[in-house]
Amino acid sequence: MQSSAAVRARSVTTSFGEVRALDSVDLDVVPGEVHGLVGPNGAGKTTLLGLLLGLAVPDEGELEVLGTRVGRTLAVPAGVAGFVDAPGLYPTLTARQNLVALARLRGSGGTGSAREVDGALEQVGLTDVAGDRVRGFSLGMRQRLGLAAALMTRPRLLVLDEPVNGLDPSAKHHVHAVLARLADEGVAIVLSSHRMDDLAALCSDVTILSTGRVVFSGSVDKLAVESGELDHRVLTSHPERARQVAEQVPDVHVAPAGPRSAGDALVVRGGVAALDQLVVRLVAAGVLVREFGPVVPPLEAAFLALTGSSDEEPG
Ligand SMILES: Nc1ncnc2c1ncn2[C@@H]1O[C@H](COP(=O)(O)OP(=O)(O)OP(=O)(O)O)[C@@H](O)[C@H]1O
Repeated sequence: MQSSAAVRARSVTTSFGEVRALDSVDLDVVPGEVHGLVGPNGAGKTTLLGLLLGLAVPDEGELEVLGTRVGRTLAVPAGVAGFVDAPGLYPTLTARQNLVALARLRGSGGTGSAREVDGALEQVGLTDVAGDRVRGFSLGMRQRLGLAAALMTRPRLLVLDEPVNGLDPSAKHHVHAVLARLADEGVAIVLSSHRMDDLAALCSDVTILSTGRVVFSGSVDKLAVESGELDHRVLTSHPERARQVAEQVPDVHVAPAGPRSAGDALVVRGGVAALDQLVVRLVAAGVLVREFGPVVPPLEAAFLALTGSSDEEPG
Protein backbone atom coordinates (compact mmCIF):
# COMPACT_ATOMS: atom_id res chain seq x y z
CA MET A 1 0.00 0.00 0.00
CA GLN A 2 1.86 3.11 -1.20
CA SER A 3 0.08 6.02 -2.83
CA SER A 4 0.11 9.77 -3.40
CA ALA A 5 -2.82 10.14 -1.01
CA ALA A 6 -2.48 12.41 2.01
CA VAL A 7 -4.36 9.85 4.08
CA ARG A 8 -5.27 6.30 3.24
CA ALA A 9 -6.79 4.18 5.98
CA ARG A 10 -8.05 0.65 5.53
CA SER A 11 -9.99 -1.29 8.17
CA VAL A 12 -8.48 0.78 10.96
CA THR A 13 -9.65 -0.44 14.35
CA THR A 14 -8.82 1.03 17.75
CA SER A 15 -10.25 -0.09 21.08
CA PHE A 16 -10.08 1.23 24.61
CA GLY A 17 -10.81 -1.82 26.72
CA GLU A 18 -14.26 -3.01 25.69
CA VAL A 19 -14.99 0.17 23.70
CA ARG A 20 -14.36 0.04 19.95
CA ALA A 21 -13.61 3.70 19.33
CA LEU A 22 -12.90 2.96 15.63
CA ASP A 23 -14.31 -0.12 13.96
CA SER A 24 -12.88 -1.03 10.55
CA VAL A 25 -12.62 2.55 9.33
CA ASP A 26 -11.61 3.44 5.76
CA LEU A 27 -10.60 7.01 4.94
CA ASP A 28 -9.16 8.59 1.79
CA VAL A 29 -7.96 12.18 1.63
CA VAL A 30 -6.04 13.63 -1.31
CA PRO A 31 -3.76 16.70 -1.36
CA GLY A 32 -5.77 19.93 -1.57
CA GLU A 33 -8.89 18.34 -0.11
CA VAL A 34 -10.66 19.67 2.98
CA HIS A 35 -12.21 16.59 4.55
CA GLY A 36 -14.65 16.90 7.45
CA LEU A 37 -15.21 14.33 10.18
CA VAL A 38 -18.56 14.53 11.85
CA GLY A 39 -20.47 12.33 14.24
CA PRO A 40 -22.31 12.32 17.53
CA ASN A 41 -20.39 12.52 20.82
CA GLY A 42 -18.17 9.48 21.25
CA ALA A 43 -18.31 8.56 17.55
CA GLY A 44 -14.52 8.27 17.28
CA LYS A 45 -13.58 11.57 15.60
CA THR A 46 -10.89 12.56 18.11
CA THR A 47 -9.47 9.04 18.15
CA LEU A 48 -9.11 9.10 14.35
CA LEU A 49 -7.52 12.56 14.35
CA GLY A 50 -5.13 11.34 17.05
CA LEU A 51 -4.00 8.48 14.80
CA LEU A 52 -3.27 10.92 11.97
CA LEU A 53 -1.19 13.04 14.35
CA GLY A 54 0.77 10.02 15.56
CA LEU A 55 -0.58 10.28 19.11
CA ALA A 56 -1.69 6.65 18.98
CA VAL A 57 -1.37 3.71 16.61
CA PRO A 58 -4.22 1.54 15.35
CA ASP A 59 -4.75 -1.89 16.91
CA GLU A 60 -5.63 -3.32 13.50
CA GLY A 61 -5.74 -2.20 9.90
CA GLU A 62 -3.44 -0.14 7.70
CA LEU A 63 -2.82 3.58 7.91
CA GLU A 64 -0.73 5.55 5.46
CA VAL A 65 -0.07 9.25 6.02
CA LEU A 66 1.61 11.34 3.30
CA GLY A 67 2.78 8.23 1.55
CA THR A 68 4.35 6.61 4.60
CA ARG A 69 2.93 3.67 6.46
CA VAL A 70 2.31 4.60 10.09
CA GLY A 71 4.34 2.18 12.18
CA ARG A 72 3.88 0.76 15.62
CA THR A 73 5.71 3.55 17.45
CA LEU A 74 4.25 6.92 18.40
CA ALA A 75 5.62 9.82 16.34
CA VAL A 76 4.15 12.78 14.48
CA PRO A 77 4.47 11.81 10.82
CA ALA A 78 6.72 14.21 8.87
CA GLY A 79 4.71 16.98 7.20
CA VAL A 80 1.74 16.65 9.58
CA ALA A 81 0.66 19.35 12.02
CA GLY A 82 -2.41 20.13 14.08
CA PHE A 83 -4.00 19.37 17.40
CA VAL A 84 -6.77 17.41 19.06
CA ASP A 85 -9.01 18.54 21.92
CA ALA A 86 -7.19 21.88 22.33
CA PRO A 87 -3.80 23.18 21.27
CA GLY A 88 -1.03 22.76 23.87
CA LEU A 89 -0.04 26.32 24.80
CA TYR A 90 1.85 28.03 27.62
CA PRO A 91 -0.63 30.23 29.48
CA THR A 92 1.97 32.48 31.11
CA LEU A 93 3.66 33.34 27.80
CA THR A 94 2.36 35.79 25.23
CA ALA A 95 0.99 34.64 21.88
CA ARG A 96 4.26 35.60 20.19
CA GLN A 97 6.41 33.90 22.85
CA ASN A 98 4.30 30.75 22.51
CA LEU A 99 5.00 30.52 18.80
CA VAL A 100 8.74 31.09 19.29
CA ALA A 101 8.87 28.46 22.05
CA LEU A 102 6.88 25.91 20.07
CA ALA A 103 9.07 26.40 16.99
CA ARG A 104 12.24 25.89 19.06
CA LEU A 105 10.78 22.82 20.78
CA ARG A 106 10.01 21.26 17.44
CA GLY A 107 13.58 21.79 16.36
CA SER A 108 12.80 21.09 12.72
CA GLY A 109 11.00 23.15 10.12
CA GLY A 110 10.60 26.80 11.09
CA THR A 111 13.07 28.58 13.32
CA GLY A 112 10.63 30.85 15.08
CA SER A 113 12.11 33.99 13.54
CA ALA A 114 10.22 37.25 14.16
CA ARG A 115 9.15 37.32 10.52
CA GLU A 116 7.79 33.80 10.60
CA VAL A 117 5.96 34.36 13.89
CA ASP A 118 4.43 37.65 12.81
CA GLY A 119 3.36 36.13 9.50
CA ALA A 120 1.60 33.25 11.26
CA LEU A 121 -0.11 35.60 13.74
CA GLU A 122 -1.29 37.80 10.90
CA GLN A 123 -2.69 34.84 8.98
CA VAL A 124 -4.96 33.90 11.87
CA GLY A 125 -5.84 37.50 12.77
CA LEU A 126 -4.05 37.68 16.12
CA THR A 127 -1.58 40.48 15.35
CA ASP A 128 -3.32 42.90 17.72
CA VAL A 129 -2.97 40.56 20.71
CA ALA A 130 0.50 39.19 19.86
CA GLY A 131 1.96 40.67 23.09
CA ASP A 132 -0.86 39.49 25.39
CA ARG A 133 -0.54 36.52 27.70
CA VAL A 134 -2.41 33.45 26.51
CA ARG A 135 -3.88 33.02 30.01
CA GLY A 136 -6.44 35.71 29.15
CA PHE A 137 -7.31 34.30 25.72
CA SER A 138 -10.78 33.07 24.85
CA LEU A 139 -11.31 29.55 23.48
CA GLY A 140 -11.53 30.96 19.95
CA MET A 141 -8.25 32.89 20.32
CA ARG A 142 -6.49 29.74 21.61
CA GLN A 143 -7.83 27.78 18.66
CA ARG A 144 -6.45 30.37 16.28
CA LEU A 145 -3.07 30.45 18.04
CA GLY A 146 -2.94 26.66 17.77
CA LEU A 147 -3.62 27.00 14.06
CA ALA A 148 -0.82 29.59 13.76
CA ALA A 149 1.60 27.18 15.47
CA ALA A 150 0.61 24.46 13.03
CA LEU A 151 0.99 26.77 10.03
CA MET A 152 4.56 27.60 11.03
CA THR A 153 5.60 24.02 10.31
CA ARG A 154 4.36 24.41 6.71
CA PRO A 155 2.40 21.16 6.89
CA ARG A 156 1.26 19.05 3.96
CA LEU A 157 -1.46 17.56 6.14
CA LEU A 158 -3.24 19.72 8.68
CA VAL A 159 -5.32 17.95 11.34
CA LEU A 160 -7.70 20.10 13.36
CA ASP A 161 -10.21 19.24 16.07
CA GLU A 162 -13.17 21.64 16.01
CA PRO A 163 -11.07 24.51 14.58
CA VAL A 164 -13.95 26.99 14.45
CA ASN A 165 -15.47 26.02 17.79
CA GLY A 166 -15.89 29.14 19.92
CA LEU A 167 -15.15 31.57 17.11
CA ASP A 168 -17.34 34.59 16.45
CA PRO A 169 -18.63 34.97 12.87
CA SER A 170 -15.82 37.29 11.81
CA ALA A 171 -13.07 35.06 13.25
CA LYS A 172 -14.75 32.02 11.72
CA HIS A 173 -14.74 33.72 8.34
CA HIS A 174 -11.05 34.47 8.80
CA VAL A 175 -10.19 30.85 9.60
CA HIS A 176 -12.33 29.60 6.70
CA ALA A 177 -10.34 31.85 4.36
CA VAL A 178 -6.98 30.61 5.75
CA LEU A 179 -8.00 26.97 5.34
CA ALA A 180 -9.36 27.53 1.84
CA ARG A 181 -6.09 29.18 0.79
CA LEU A 182 -4.02 26.33 2.23
CA ALA A 183 -6.16 23.81 0.37
CA ASP A 184 -5.65 25.81 -2.84
CA GLU A 185 -1.92 25.49 -2.24
CA GLY A 186 -2.30 21.70 -2.07
CA VAL A 187 -2.39 21.16 1.70
CA ALA A 188 -4.73 18.35 2.74
CA ILE A 189 -6.89 19.26 5.73
CA VAL A 190 -8.81 16.88 7.97
CA LEU A 191 -11.00 18.57 10.54
CA SER A 192 -13.78 17.64 12.88
CA SER A 193 -16.88 19.62 13.66
CA HIS A 194 -20.25 19.11 15.27
CA ARG A 195 -21.85 21.63 12.94
CA MET A 196 -23.01 20.59 9.51
CA ASP A 197 -23.19 24.20 8.33
CA ASP A 198 -19.50 24.74 9.15
CA LEU A 199 -18.58 21.52 7.37
CA ALA A 200 -20.63 22.48 4.34
CA ALA A 201 -18.89 25.86 4.19
CA LEU A 202 -15.40 24.40 4.56
CA CYS A 203 -15.30 20.88 3.22
CA SER A 204 -15.61 19.25 -0.17
CA ASP A 205 -15.89 15.80 1.39
CA VAL A 206 -17.15 14.42 4.68
CA THR A 207 -16.96 11.21 6.61
CA ILE A 208 -19.71 10.55 9.11
CA LEU A 209 -18.83 8.30 12.03
CA SER A 210 -21.31 6.70 14.36
CA THR A 211 -20.09 4.57 17.29
CA GLY A 212 -16.77 4.02 15.57
CA ARG A 213 -18.11 3.01 12.15
CA VAL A 214 -18.19 4.97 8.90
CA VAL A 215 -21.85 5.47 7.94
CA PHE A 216 -21.11 7.83 5.05
CA SER A 217 -18.03 8.99 3.18
CA GLY A 218 -18.16 11.11 0.08
CA SER A 219 -18.82 14.56 -1.29
CA VAL A 220 -21.00 17.08 0.52
CA ASP A 221 -23.27 17.19 -2.54
CA LYS A 222 -23.78 13.43 -2.39
CA LEU A 223 -24.58 13.67 1.31
CA ALA A 224 -27.35 16.21 0.70
CA VAL A 225 -29.05 13.70 -1.60
CA GLU A 226 -28.99 11.10 1.21
CA SER A 227 -31.48 13.16 3.17
CA GLY A 228 -34.38 11.78 1.09
CA GLU A 229 -37.77 13.44 1.37
CA LEU A 230 -37.75 16.32 3.82
CA ASP A 231 -40.39 18.30 5.63
CA HIS A 232 -40.75 21.72 4.04
CA ARG A 233 -42.21 24.84 5.62
CA VAL A 234 -44.46 26.82 3.30
CA LEU A 235 -45.45 30.35 4.17
CA THR A 236 -48.18 31.87 1.99
CA SER A 237 -50.55 34.81 1.70
CA HIS A 238 -53.62 32.61 2.36
CA PRO A 239 -52.81 29.79 4.84
CA GLU A 240 -56.25 28.13 4.88
CA ARG A 241 -56.60 28.14 1.11
CA ALA A 242 -53.00 26.86 0.81
CA ARG A 243 -53.82 23.89 3.06
CA GLN A 244 -56.87 23.00 0.95
CA VAL A 245 -54.80 23.18 -2.24
CA ALA A 246 -51.92 21.15 -0.77
CA GLU A 247 -54.27 18.39 0.38
CA GLN A 248 -55.36 17.91 -3.24
CA VAL A 249 -51.83 17.49 -4.68
CA PRO A 250 -50.94 13.81 -5.26
CA ASP A 251 -47.95 12.53 -3.26
CA VAL A 252 -47.80 15.58 -1.00
CA HIS A 253 -48.27 14.76 2.67
CA VAL A 254 -49.55 17.71 4.71
CA ALA A 255 -48.74 17.69 8.43
CA PRO A 256 -51.66 18.45 10.73
CA ALA A 257 -51.75 22.01 12.08
CA GLY A 258 -49.58 22.14 15.19
CA PRO A 259 -46.52 23.73 16.75
CA ARG A 260 -44.29 22.98 13.75
CA SER A 261 -46.64 24.87 11.45
CA ALA A 262 -46.70 27.91 13.74
CA GLY A 263 -47.04 31.34 12.16
CA ASP A 264 -49.60 30.15 9.61
CA ALA A 265 -47.00 28.04 7.82
CA LEU A 266 -47.86 24.66 6.34
CA VAL A 267 -45.49 21.73 6.81
CA VAL A 268 -45.47 19.42 3.78
CA ARG A 269 -43.42 16.44 2.64
CA GLY A 270 -43.01 14.93 -0.79
CA GLY A 271 -40.64 14.28 -3.68
CA VAL A 272 -39.24 17.12 -5.76
CA ALA A 273 -41.85 16.67 -8.54
CA ALA A 274 -44.74 16.66 -6.06
CA LEU A 275 -43.46 19.80 -4.31
CA ASP A 276 -42.96 21.54 -7.67
CA GLN A 277 -46.55 20.67 -8.49
CA LEU A 278 -47.69 22.13 -5.17
CA VAL A 279 -46.10 25.51 -5.97
CA VAL A 280 -47.66 25.53 -9.44
CA ARG A 281 -51.11 24.81 -8.00
CA LEU A 282 -50.78 27.36 -5.19
CA VAL A 283 -49.90 30.11 -7.65
CA ALA A 284 -52.72 29.02 -10.02
CA ALA A 285 -55.12 29.30 -7.08
CA GLY A 286 -54.01 32.88 -6.42
CA VAL A 287 -52.03 31.96 -3.27
CA LEU A 288 -48.74 33.85 -3.02
CA VAL A 289 -45.77 31.75 -1.86
CA ARG A 290 -43.57 33.84 0.47
CA GLU A 291 -41.24 31.17 1.83
CA PHE A 292 -40.58 27.55 0.86
CA GLY A 293 -37.71 25.66 2.43
CA PRO A 294 -36.71 22.55 4.37
CA VAL A 295 -37.52 22.61 8.09
CA VAL A 296 -34.16 20.97 8.79
CA PRO A 297 -31.34 21.74 6.29
CA PRO A 298 -30.62 18.75 3.98
CA LEU A 299 -27.11 18.05 5.32
CA GLU A 300 -28.31 18.04 8.89
CA ALA A 301 -31.25 15.84 7.97
CA ALA A 302 -28.90 13.37 6.25
CA PHE A 303 -26.65 13.38 9.30
CA LEU A 304 -29.58 12.70 11.63
CA ALA A 305 -30.91 9.93 9.40
CA LEU A 306 -27.52 8.23 8.96
CA THR A 307 -26.51 8.39 12.61
CA GLY A 308 -29.95 7.46 13.91
CA SER A 309 -29.92 10.59 16.08
CA SER A 310 -33.30 11.79 14.83
CA ASP A 311 -36.09 11.38 17.36
CA GLU A 312 -38.49 13.43 15.30
CA GLU A 313 -41.64 11.72 14.05
CA PRO A 314 -42.08 12.04 10.30
CA GLY A 315 -44.46 14.85 9.43
N1 LIG B 1 -8.32 7.40 26.36
C1 LIG B 1 -9.49 6.76 26.35
N2 LIG B 1 -9.78 5.82 27.26
C2 LIG B 1 -10.95 5.15 27.25
N3 LIG B 1 -11.94 5.38 26.34
C3 LIG B 1 -11.71 6.31 25.42
C4 LIG B 1 -10.49 7.06 25.37
N4 LIG B 1 -10.55 7.92 24.33
C5 LIG B 1 -11.75 7.73 23.76
N5 LIG B 1 -12.44 6.78 24.41
C6 LIG B 1 -13.78 6.26 24.04
O1 LIG B 1 -13.76 6.00 22.65
C7 LIG B 1 -14.97 6.43 22.04
C8 LIG B 1 -14.66 7.46 20.97
O2 LIG B 1 -14.20 8.65 21.60
P1 LIG B 1 -13.75 9.95 20.78
O3 LIG B 1 -13.24 10.94 21.79
O4 LIG B 1 -12.83 9.55 19.70
O5 LIG B 1 -15.13 10.43 20.15
P2 LIG B 1 -15.51 11.85 19.50
O6 LIG B 1 -16.29 11.53 18.28
O7 LIG B 1 -14.29 12.70 19.34
O8 LIG B 1 -16.47 12.45 20.61
P3 LIG B 1 -16.78 14.00 21.00
O9 LIG B 1 -17.61 14.56 19.90
O10 LIG B 1 -17.55 13.85 22.27
O11 LIG B 1 -15.45 14.69 21.18
C9 LIG B 1 -15.85 6.94 23.18
O12 LIG B 1 -16.69 5.90 23.58
C10 LIG B 1 -14.86 7.32 24.24
O13 LIG B 1 -15.46 7.20 25.52
